[in-house]
Amino acid sequence: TCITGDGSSFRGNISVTKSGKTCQSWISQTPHKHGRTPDNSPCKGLVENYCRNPGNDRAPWCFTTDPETRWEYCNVPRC
Ligand SMILES: O=S(=O)(Nc1cnn(C2CCNCC2)c1)c1cc(Cl)ccc1F
Repeated sequence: TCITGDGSSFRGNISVTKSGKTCQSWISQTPHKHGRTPDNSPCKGLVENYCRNPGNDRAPWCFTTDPETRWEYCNVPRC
């Protein structure tokens, strides 16, 4: 699917960042420890390792599985 605005409502299955890195699962704390979990962010679609915008950022993003890159935006198509 595609996004409008900041993509807060995006619930698609894209799990790769704009630079081609694989997203880290939202329930995982490795390689990146973080506080943005499904438990503390209900109703934000933090499922698997899909790109999401749970915090009113400018676009969907994810933590990446690259230890050197904490998070990155994702290329979600605009409607
Ligand atoms: O562990 S985190 O949840 N990591 C995090 C959360 N959002 N982000 C960025 C996502 C993309 N936009 C900027 C914030 C990083 C986190 C939360 C807070 Cl309040 C402060 C530092 C921090 F580490």
